[in-house]
Amino acid sequence: MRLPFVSIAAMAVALAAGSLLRADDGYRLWLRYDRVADESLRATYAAAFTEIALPAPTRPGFSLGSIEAARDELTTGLKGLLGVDLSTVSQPTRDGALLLGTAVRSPELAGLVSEADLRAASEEGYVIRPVIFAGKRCVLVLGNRDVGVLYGAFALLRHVQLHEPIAGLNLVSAPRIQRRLLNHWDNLNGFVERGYAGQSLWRWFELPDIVSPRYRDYARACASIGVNGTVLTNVNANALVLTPAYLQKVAALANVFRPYGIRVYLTARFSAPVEIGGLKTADPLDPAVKQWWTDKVAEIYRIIPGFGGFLVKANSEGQPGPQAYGRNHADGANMLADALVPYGGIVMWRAFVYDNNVPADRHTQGFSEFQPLDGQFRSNAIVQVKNGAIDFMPREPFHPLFGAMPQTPLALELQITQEYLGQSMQLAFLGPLFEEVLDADTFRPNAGSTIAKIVDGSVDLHGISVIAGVANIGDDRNWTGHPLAQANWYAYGRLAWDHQLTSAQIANEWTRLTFGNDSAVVQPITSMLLESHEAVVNYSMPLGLHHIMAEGHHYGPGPWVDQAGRADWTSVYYHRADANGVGFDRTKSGSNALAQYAPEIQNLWGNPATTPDNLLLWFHHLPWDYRMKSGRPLWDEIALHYQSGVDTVRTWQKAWATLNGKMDDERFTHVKQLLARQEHDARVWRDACLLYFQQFSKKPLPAGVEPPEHPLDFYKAQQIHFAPGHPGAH
Ligand SMILES: CO[C@H]1[C@H](O)[C@@H](O)[C@H](O)O[C@@H]1C(=O)O
Repeated sequence: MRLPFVSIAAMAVALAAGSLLRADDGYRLWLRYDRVADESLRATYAAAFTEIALPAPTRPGFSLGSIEAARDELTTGLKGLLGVDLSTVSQPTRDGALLLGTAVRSPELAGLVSEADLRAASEEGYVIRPVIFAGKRCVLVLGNRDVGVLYGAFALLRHVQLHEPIAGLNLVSAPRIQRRLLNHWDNLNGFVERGYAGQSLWRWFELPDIVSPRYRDYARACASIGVNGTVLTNVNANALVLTPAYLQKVAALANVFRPYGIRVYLTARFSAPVEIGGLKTADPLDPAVKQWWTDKVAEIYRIIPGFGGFLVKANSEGQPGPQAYGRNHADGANMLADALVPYGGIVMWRAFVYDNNVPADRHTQGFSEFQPLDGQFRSNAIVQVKNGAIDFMPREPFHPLFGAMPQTPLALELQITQEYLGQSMQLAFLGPLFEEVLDADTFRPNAGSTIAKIVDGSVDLHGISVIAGVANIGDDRNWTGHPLAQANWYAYGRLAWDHQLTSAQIANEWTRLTFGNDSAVVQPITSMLLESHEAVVNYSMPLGLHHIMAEGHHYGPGPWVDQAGRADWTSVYYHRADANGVGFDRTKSGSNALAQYAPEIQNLWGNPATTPDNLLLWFHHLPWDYRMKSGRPLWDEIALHYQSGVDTVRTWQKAWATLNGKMDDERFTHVKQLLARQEHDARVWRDACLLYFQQFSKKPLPAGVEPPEHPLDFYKAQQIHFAPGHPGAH
C-alpha cells in the first residue's frame, strides 16, 4: 500500500514532537552506545581509536566468526559513542589502530605481551593494552582464542561507555567458571514457566525459516557479560524438541549464537525413548535405551555442531526419571553422560527433587537422595543444585549439598526470574542475593570453602565448572518486563564471569551503562538497587520466614494456605505459627535438617542466640515474646520488618521523582508506575501477614507500624483473584 504523503509528514511531526513511543530505550539494554557528550573526552577517545586492524583476518568464505563479531560490535559501538566511522585494515596505517587478534593465529601479536598475561587470559579471556606495532601506537585486544577477542571488545566498549580514562589502559581478565549458562524455562508452545516478560523469545513455529534479528541481539547481550551457554527449553521437558524437525530449528538458533561464543543446550526428557523413540522402556540400564540415546546424541551433533549437552530434571514434580525402573540418579545421569562424552558434551542433572512422599522436612530430601551418590557420577556429569534446599525463597540458607559431594562437580543454579520476589512488578536487584550465596562459607572441607570456590572447582580440583541462572527474559520489547530487572540478567553474567566482583560495583556499572554517567541519576538508582532485595525480604518473608506466598502464582501473601494432601506446598507447614510461637525447628529438637551441614554451621545455627536474625525462623520455632538481639520481642520485630519494607519502597518513589526529565519518558513513567504498584503490594504483604500471625500472637502492633487497611478475609479473597491468567501461574 502506498502511504499518502500527508500521513508520512504527520508521522514525522509526531516523531519530532516525541509523541510516539521511543521503544528502543528499553530494548538496547546496557549496550546503548550513546554519544559521549563531553567534547574533550570524546576527542581523546577518537584519537585513541582511529581504525580497526585485523592482521590475521578472517577465514575467507567462512560465515561470521567471533573476531568479525568483535569488529562489528566495535564499529557500531564506537560510531555511536564517538560519531566516527572506523575502517578495517589488515595492518595499522596510523596511530590509534585497534589491533585485534589471537595468540594462536597471530604470534607476532602474542609477542607484544608477557607470558604471564597470556596465561592469565586463559581459554576465554583477554589482554587489552597500548602497544607499538608496525611503528604505530595501537591498542591491542588479544585473546588466546577468538572468543577472547570478542569479550575484550565488549570490555573495551564498556570502558568507554563508563568514561574511563584511556591513559594507562590495561585490562586483563578471564572467567573463573567455565560454563556460564542461562536456563530458559521456555515451553514449545511459547509460554515461559515463571516468566513475566511476555512469551518465549524462541519462535518455534517460524524457525528455522524465519530467523529473527532479535536472536542476534540476545546473543550480543549475553556475550557482553560473558554468558557462554543457553539451555533453550524448560526443565519440565517436552521430548518433541529432540525430534529431527525441532533439531533443525535449534540448529538455526545455534548458528546465530556460535560467533558470540554461546553453545546451545537442551533439556532431555527422560522418557523420550518411549515418547518419541517407540521403545517400551526408558530404563537407563537397558541396552536398547542406551543405544537410542547414543544414536540421538550422534544425530544432534550432526545437526548442531558444538552442542553443549543436556539439562535434566528427573523424578521431581512429576517428571519421569530412572527411579521408575528401580535405578538411581547416577544411573540416569551416567547413561546420558556416556552418550555425550565422545563429543565433549556434558549432562547437568538437577538435585531439585521432591515427590509425593513428603519427608518430615522437605529441606532434607535433595541431600538425602544425592549425597550418598558422591563418587558415582561420570566426569562429564554435573549435579546442578539450587542455591537453597527449598526453592529460591527471597532468602535461604545455602544448600547443604555444597561441600558435601567433593567428588562430584556441582553447578550452582540461581534464579534470575523473580518467581518469589515480586516477578516483573517489583524492583528486587539480585546482585546482593547472588553475592551472599557465592560468598557463603560451607566449612567443607575447611573454613573459607565458599560456594564460589566449590563451584569454580578450586576447592576440590574439578576440571569442569558450571553456573546456571534461570532467565528472566521474554519477548517484551524491553526483554525483562520491569526495566530495572535488566540489571539482574547483567549481574548474573558479571558474577558468573568473576564471582569476586561486588554487587555494589555491578549496580554502579549497570546503572551508568543503562542510564548514563550523570551522578544525579546514578546515585539514586544505585541506592535503590542495592536496598531493594532486602526491602522485598522485609515486607514479604523477614527473619527467615519462608514459603508463605499465595498458591499457584506465588506473587502475593498466603500464610493461610493449608491444602489437604500436600503438606510441603502449604504455608502452615513452613511457618508453624501457633499460640506458642512461630518458625520451623530444624535443630535436633525438630527435623534436624541442620545435621546435613558442617559442624561449624550446626554450632552457629543450632542456637537461636548465634543464628543470624535473617535466618532465625528458618531454623527455630520461637515464642512470640522471644527477646531479639535488638532487645525487642519477636512479634514487634516481625511487625517492624514488614513496616520497614514498605517504608523503603516509599523512599524510592521520592528518589525516582527527582529523575523526571533526566531520562526518556518511556522508562521514567514505566518505573514510576511500577513503584506505585510495588508500594501498594508491599502494604498488602504487610497487612495480610500481620493480620494472619496476629491471630496467634494476640498482641497489638508496635508503635510505628501502620494499621491494616482491610480485614484478613479481604486479602485472602484478593490473592485468589490474582491467579487466573497471571503469566506465571500454572
Ligand atoms: C520448572 O518448574 C519449577 C516450578 O515452576 C517452580 O515453582 C519451582 O520453583 O521449581 C520448579 C523447578 O525448579 O523445577
